[in-house]
Formats: sequence, C-alpha cells, structure tokens
Amino acid sequence: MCYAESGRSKPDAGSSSKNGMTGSAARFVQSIVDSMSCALNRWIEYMLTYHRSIFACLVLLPMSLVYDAVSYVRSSIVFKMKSAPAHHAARVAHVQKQVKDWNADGRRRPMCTARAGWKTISLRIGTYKETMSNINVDLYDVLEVDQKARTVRVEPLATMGQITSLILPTGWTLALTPELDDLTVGGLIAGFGVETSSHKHGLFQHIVKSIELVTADGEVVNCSATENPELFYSIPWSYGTLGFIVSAQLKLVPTKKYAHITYTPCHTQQDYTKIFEAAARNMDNDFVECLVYSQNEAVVMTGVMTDHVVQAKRNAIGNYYKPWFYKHVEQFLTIGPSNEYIPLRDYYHRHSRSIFWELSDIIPFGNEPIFRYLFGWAVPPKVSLLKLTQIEATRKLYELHHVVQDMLVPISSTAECVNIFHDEFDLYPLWLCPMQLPSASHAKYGGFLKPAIVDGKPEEMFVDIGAYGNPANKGFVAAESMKRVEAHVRRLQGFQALYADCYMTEQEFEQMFDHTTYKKLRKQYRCEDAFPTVYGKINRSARK
Ligand SMILES: Cc1cc2nc3c(=O)[nH]c(=O)nc-3n(C[C@H](O)[C@H](O)[C@H](O)COP(=O)(O)OP(=O)(O)OC[C@H]3O[C@@H](n4cnc5c(N)ncnc54)[C@H](O)[C@@H]3O)c2cc1C
Ligand SMILES: NC(=O)C1=CN([C@@H]2O[C@H](COP(=O)(O)OP(=O)(O)OC[C@H]3O[C@@H](n4cnc5c(N)ncnc54)[C@H](OP(=O)(O)O)[C@@H]3O)[C@@H](O)[C@H]2O)C=CC1
Ligand SMILES: CC(C)=CCC[C@@H](C)[C@H]1CC[C@H]2C3=C(CC[C@]12C)[C@@]1(C)CC[C@H](O)C[C@@H]1CC3
Repeated sequence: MCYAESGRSKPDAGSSSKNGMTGSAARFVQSIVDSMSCALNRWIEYMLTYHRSIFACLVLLPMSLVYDAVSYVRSSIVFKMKSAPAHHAARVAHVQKQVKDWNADGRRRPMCTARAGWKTISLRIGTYKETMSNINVDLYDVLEVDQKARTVRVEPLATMGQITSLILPTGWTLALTPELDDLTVGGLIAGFGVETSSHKHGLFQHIVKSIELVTADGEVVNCSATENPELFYSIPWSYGTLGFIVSAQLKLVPTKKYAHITYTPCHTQQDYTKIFEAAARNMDNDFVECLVYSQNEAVVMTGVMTDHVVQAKRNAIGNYYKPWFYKHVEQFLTIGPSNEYIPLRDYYHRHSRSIFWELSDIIPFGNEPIFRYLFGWAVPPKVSLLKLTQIEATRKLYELHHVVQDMLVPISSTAECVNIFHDEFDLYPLWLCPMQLPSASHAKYGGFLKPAIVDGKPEEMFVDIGAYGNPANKGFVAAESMKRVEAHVRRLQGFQALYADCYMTEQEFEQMFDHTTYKKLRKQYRCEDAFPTVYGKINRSARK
C-alpha cells in the first residue's frame, strides 16, 4: 500500500534529512522511494491476485516444505525420546497460571487460545483474537501410546499428520483420521472431525475416551463418559467456550498395510444415493465415501483394511507423481467399476496433496503430468501459509464467489440435500461422507447434536455433504444463498460445520444446536464472562 492510500503522512520533506542532504534533494529522493515502493506494492498485489500460482510455487511450496520438515524432525525426536510426558505437567501448569492470573486481574476480557488465526484450518480468521485475552496453549506433542488400553494420549496442538506419521509404525492408527495433515486434536474435538470411517466410529469426538480441561477458574478437570459426563459430551462443538483442552485420550485400532478400495461408478442420482446409503449401513466396510461429479454422476467408494495385496492392483496414490485423487476417481465414470490396494497412509491423506480440489484454483496446472513429475513432491502449500499470505482482494473473492461448507444431514436426505446444493451452488465435486451420530448419551447428558427422528424413528446415520469451490450458479449471492441452505439444513434436522461461514442468527443457531446442557455448564464452570458463546465466536461477523 502506498502513502497516498495508506493515509500515513509523508515525512516532512522540507526538513533536511539526517545525513545533511538539502530539503529539495531529500524531497526528490523521498519521491523516488515512494514511487518505487508504491509500484512494488501494486506489483505484489497484482501477482498475489492474478498469478497466485507463481507465488505459491516459488515461495509457499518451499516454505511449507521447510516447516513440515522441521516439525516432523522435532516431533519424531521428542516422540522417540519420550520426553513429552515429562514436560506435559509443566505445560498444563503454565496454562493454569495464565488463567489464574487472568482471574486475579479481574476477569476483565473473555479468553481464547493464543493460536494465530491464520494457522487454523478454516477459511476465516477470528477477529475476537484481537480483543480477547490470549492464553498460550502451546501443547503440541504425542504423549504416549497405551497398546493395552488401545489409546494414545495427545496434546491439543498435535496434528493429524504428526500423529499418523508417529503411530502408524507402531502398528496402530486412530480409529478416525480426518483428512488434512494440519488439523489439530484440539480443533477437531472442540469443533468437529469426520472421515470415511465415521459410519462405524462416528465423529472425531466419538473416538475421544477422555479429555483433560483447564476451566475458567484455572482448575484441571478430567472428563469422560463416566467422569463429569455432561462436560465430556458438551465439549465437542463448544469451540473453546467451556475451557482449554490440554490433553485427550484417543481410541486406536490395529492398523493394516492397505486399504482395499472398490470403485462403483453411478450414472443416476437414485443409483448413487441408494448404493451409498447401503454401503454406509454395512459395518463390514472400514471406509465409505462418495464423490459427486454432477447431479447424476458419482463414484461410490468402499474399502476394507487388509494386509493382503494383489501386486497388480497395488496403487501407491501418495507417490508425488500420481494424479490428484479426485481426478483419479473421476476416470472410473468412464472406465467402469474397479478396485485397488492403496497403502494405508496414502489412503488417509489421499485428498491432502490437492487439498480436496481446492488446489486447482491456486495452482491450476498442478495436476498436469509434467508438473507432477517435476514438482509433485512439493505440493501442497500449507493451508495456513495460503491463509497467511492471501491479500484482501483474494479474501474478498473467496468470500463472495467461493463456497467452503460441510452440512451434516440424515442420510435419507442425501438426494434432497444434493439437489439443494445443486440449485443454490451448482458446484462439483461434492464430498459425501457418512457418519454415525450416536444419540444414547444425549437424553442423559445432553450435547449440541440433537438426535434426529425420521419417519417417526430415531436416525443415527448422517452424511456430511462437503461443497468446496466456485459456484457455477449465476444467481449465487453468498449471504442469501447460504441463509437458504442453512434453513433447509435446519428443516432436515441437520448441522452446519462450525469452521465454515455461518450466516444464521443466534436464534436460528440455537434451533440447529441443542444449547440446554451447554448453558447449564457455562454457569456451573463460570464461563459466562470467561469465554464468548459458540455463536459469539463462529458467526459471520466474528470472523474476517
Ligand atoms: C516456513 C514456515 C511455515 C509455517 N507453517 C506453519 C503452519 O503450517 N502451521 C503453524 O501452526 N505454524 C506455521 N508456521 C509458524 C510457526 O509455527 C511459528 O512461527 C513458530 O513455530 C513460532 O511459534 P508460535 O509461537 O508462532 O506458535 P505455534 O507455532 O502455534 O506454536 C508454539 C510453539 O510450539 C511449537 N510448535 C507448534 N506446533 C508444533 C508441532 N506440531 N510440532 C512441534 N513444535 C510445534 C512452535 O515451534 C512454538 O515453539 C510456519 C512458519 C514458517 C517459517
Ligand atoms: N476432515 C475434517 O473433519 C475437517 C475438519 N475441519 C474443521 O477445522 C476446524 C479447524 O481445525 P483446527 O485448525 O485444528 O482448529 P482451530 O484451531 O480452528 O480450533 C477450532 C476451535 O476450537 C478451539 N480450540 C482449539 N484448540 C483448543 C483447545 N486446546 N482448548 C479449547 N479450545 C480449543 C479454538 O478456539 P480459539 O478460537 O480460542 O483458538 C477454535 O475456536 C475443526 O474444528 C474442524 O471443524 C476442517 C477441515 C477438515
Ligand atoms: C473434510 C472437511 C470436513 C472439510 C474440508 C474443508 C477444507 C476443504 C477447507 C478448510 C479450510 C479451507 C481453506 C482453503 C481451502 C479449503 C479448506 C482447506 C484455502 C486454502 C483456500 C484459498 C485461500 O486463499 C486460503 C484458504 C485457507 C482455508
């Protein structure tokens, strides 16, 4: 930005500069410097807007590689040296001290974590971070694997990429490994997490065996299905408004070497919705997913973990030169039904290289064979760095002309919801991922996710319909279209993922999510002046 645009006044050109230059010479030099910095700013803005792929390739890819390499080496050393558990208590004590100091200071401003908003896996940055008391919750390690109890204890800033790279070699894996490497345990518990094994294991919150929380009073409270259960079942979706998660125990399952994936291409909506629902209800499937490429064309994918492999059908899709997964799957619409054996870690991170299909907007040539063979090893740029370096013009473009939404609806409403997305967005691919939402605990202990009743019967099988991309619908107007979609989702007894833009009013939000126990706990744990409400953190005006 130039002086003229920045509103900053130019230094007094009449005064002689420190090095003794006369006023006019100083004025001349200053005007040259101004013009050059103005031109440079304009050039950078132009490059970041119209040639972002060049910036992404030349700057963000190397930076991302450096960051990931350093993070990986550090967390590997710490995990191998088993040094983290010894530090955990001190780190928790540091969180407690910050909260107790906040109390002693008169609880003047609500609290939030100090994690920079640009690092989070969500489109927006919470503006509340600038005005609230930031509490450092710098706990980012995998603490220990308990093979007997089949659990792993982790700290909240531990990421999915970090956990899978550390525990897969031990023969175990998380019962649920949400797709993107940089997703943190804290965010997945306090928000939500879903993956293609969710039809069996539920959401990320359902693989959590226990949570260690620092409350608004600075006390440590442990909770689980049997210890402080109301708190345990209300932390998920509470978005950091009941306390600070400082560790969690997550459920493990024995890992196998491959995911044997079967691809079933479908050419009518009736076909893919019927096959998808049957696959989701079949507990013999370890993985169920569907990519919808148009209103009537989709590929249903089912998978089982196996140590057996047919070499001719082995496909290491994670190799850097391989096509982006969603493009690989799309070919089965033409080729016909098929199956293959994918190394498990490759399968877990199948959409990571192309950030689902978002990278096609940032590096349009990224899936070209020549780029993949030469530079495929360097993608993806880190989501956080893309967020950090996006300029206001890009942010505005994404706000007005780009959709990133996940709606969770009863699986019987899949076709209806896909058609609503088609009418409002007309953007493809859509990501369909089934999930069990167990409702037994809700009657006794509450929680945000109200049980659904469909055709007079309880319905626990839901589907996450993910829309990520540029709507082709010429009538798309973000706020208006989204409000209509949100109204449909409420009507269908569904839920909106909180990381996405929420245009609902507070009243509509409280219609969608059950706040009964949450409000009781906010009083019981003195949260009302300690943290904003969930709505206060996620509504459209709380984020930029
Ligand atoms: C090239 C580059 C890429 C970056 N990409 C990211 C990114 O994708 N995500 C991101 O969060 N930050 C990223 N950063 C920022 C980096 O995390 C911080 O600048 C740096 O770690 C200082 O930490 P912090 O206090 O800003 O907070 P944080 O990074 O949030 O963490 C606080 C402390 O914990 C350490 N830490 C955080 N997470 C881990 C981890 N998983 N394993 C080991 N140590 C960890 C940090 O080094 C720091 O000491 C990147 C920085 C660079 C230079
Ligand atoms: N496959 C999947 O399931 C995917 C899920 N997501 C979504 O991404 C979101 C963002 O992920 P991520 O960047 O990891 O999370 P974030 O850092 O964005 O955290 C999400 C919320 O949880 C709160 N939170 C985070 N850590 C803690 C903690 N230790 N204690 C208390 N509250 C905490 C944050 O509070 P604060 O604002 O104070 O920091 C924030 O409000 C997830 O919630 C998830 O909904 C996104 C992509 C894929
Ligand atoms: C699988 C589930 C439940 C959700 C997947 C969501 C992701 C596709 C998005 C979450 C954060 C999004 C961001 C972007 C793309 C889509 C996500 C990864 C950007 C990289 C798009 C370009 C912008 O300049 C920065 C965005 C950061 C967040």
